Parts: sequence; structure tokens; C-alpha cells
Amino acid sequence: MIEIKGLRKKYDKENDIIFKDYIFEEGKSYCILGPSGSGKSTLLNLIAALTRPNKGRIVVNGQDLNLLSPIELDKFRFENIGFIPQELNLFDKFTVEDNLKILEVQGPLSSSIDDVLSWVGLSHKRKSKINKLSGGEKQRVAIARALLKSPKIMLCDEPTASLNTATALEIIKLIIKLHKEHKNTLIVVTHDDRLTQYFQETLEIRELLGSDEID
Ligand SMILES: Nc1ncnc2c1ncn2[C@@H]1O[C@H](COP(=O)(O)OP(=O)(O)OP(=O)(O)O)[C@@H](O)[C@H]1O
Repeated sequence: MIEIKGLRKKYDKENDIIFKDYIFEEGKSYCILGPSGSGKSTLLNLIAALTRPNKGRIVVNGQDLNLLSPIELDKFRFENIGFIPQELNLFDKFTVEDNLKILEVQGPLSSSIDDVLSWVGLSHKRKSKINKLSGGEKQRVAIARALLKSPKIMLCDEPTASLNTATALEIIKLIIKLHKEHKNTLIVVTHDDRLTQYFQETLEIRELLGSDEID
């Protein structure tokens, strides 16, 4: 369960993003829709503990993330969160395998490279360089990388942004299939309303914005 409470992120004077209190239930799939600049990535980055809130807290399975030191946060993230960022952050000149192996330096992985590549249907591209792959294949590598840690929480930022319709649907169906098989909590943020039918819950980001506080 992910609980957000009194959450506020301040970038500068103009950008004070306030989130309503909300609970993401364990094991469910959520699609959060909203236009560019509406705060979707900010919410995911806060849940992934990649950025700290200015106010409020995020509690993941009873753990208040505010109470963790930076080192503890790194450990928490490694053990609990699979994050697929919008810019996939793959090393273009390295092979698929090497992009996955890099994660081994951070700690013991709970799934093997063989397994994650087979789950995303990419075993045959193991020795291919990232810059020789299609957009959909790169997305699959990013999914495989997130699965190496068998995370309880999967967060995906615009996973279909740069893909054509056929590939976008293929990728979202894969993300949903893996979510069901691995029983993780899935949150996908997107502006792509073609995707909503695949999720248990769909929220507009504006439903999550605004204060619950009584001033
Ligand atoms: N590092 C930052 N510094 C200053 N302002 C930021 C920063 N990151 C985001 N913002 C601002 O916060 C607001 C929300 O941005 P955010 O990236 O969360 O939106 P988004 O809905 O994910 O957009 P997109 O779909 O384009 O990625 C925007 O006004 C943006 O300019």
C-alpha cells in the first residue's frame, strides 16, 4: 500500500504542486492521465523517493519515507521499486546484457538476466547493442531491467510516448501481463488515453491535485 498524505513539492514560486491524500492499494494497477506539465512525473519521482517532498509524506507498506536517511532510501528503492523513466536511461553503445548486468553492482538481484529477457520476449537480442534496437525493444529492455529486482512496486513514466499505436498497445499489454504474473502494484503515468482500458483504476491527475487541508 502506498499512502500519500499532505504532499507538496515546491520547485519555485510558480510551481508549488500540491497533491490530495490518496491510497494506492497493494497489487492493483493504476493509470494516471494528465497533460504535459501537470505533475505526473513529479508524483512518480516522489513515490520512487528520487526527490523529497517539501511537505507531507509517503508511506509505503508502513514505512514513512521521510524517516529514512539517503543511504536507507537507496536501499529501500533498490529493494522495493522498479522505475521505468521516460528517458529510458539505457547505455546506447552497450549490449542489452551489459545494460542489465550494470545493476548487479548495486546489490544482489532476485531474478536472472535469462528470466527477465525471456519474460519481455527479448532473449534473442541479448548480445545486440541498444542503438540497434527499435523503440519498442528499448522499452522492453527498460522493463526487463526493472524486473531484475522483482519489485513490489512498478512505476512507469510515459511508457508509450515515443511508440506507434501497435507497439504502444503491445508494450502496455506486456506491462499489464507482467504486473499480473508478478503481483506487484503498478502505477503508469501517461497522457495517452488509449491505454486506460487495461488498468483496474484510472485517475485524472487533476483528481489528485489540490489540498485536503482546511486553512
Ligand atoms: N526540476 C524541476 N525544476 C523546476 N520545475 C520543475 C522541475 N521538474 C518539474 N518542474 C515543473 O513542475 C511542473 C510539473 O512537471 P512534471 O514533469 O511533474 O509534469 P508531467 O505531467 O510529468 O509532464 P510531462 O508529461 O511533460 O513529463 C511543471 O510545471 C514543470 O515545469
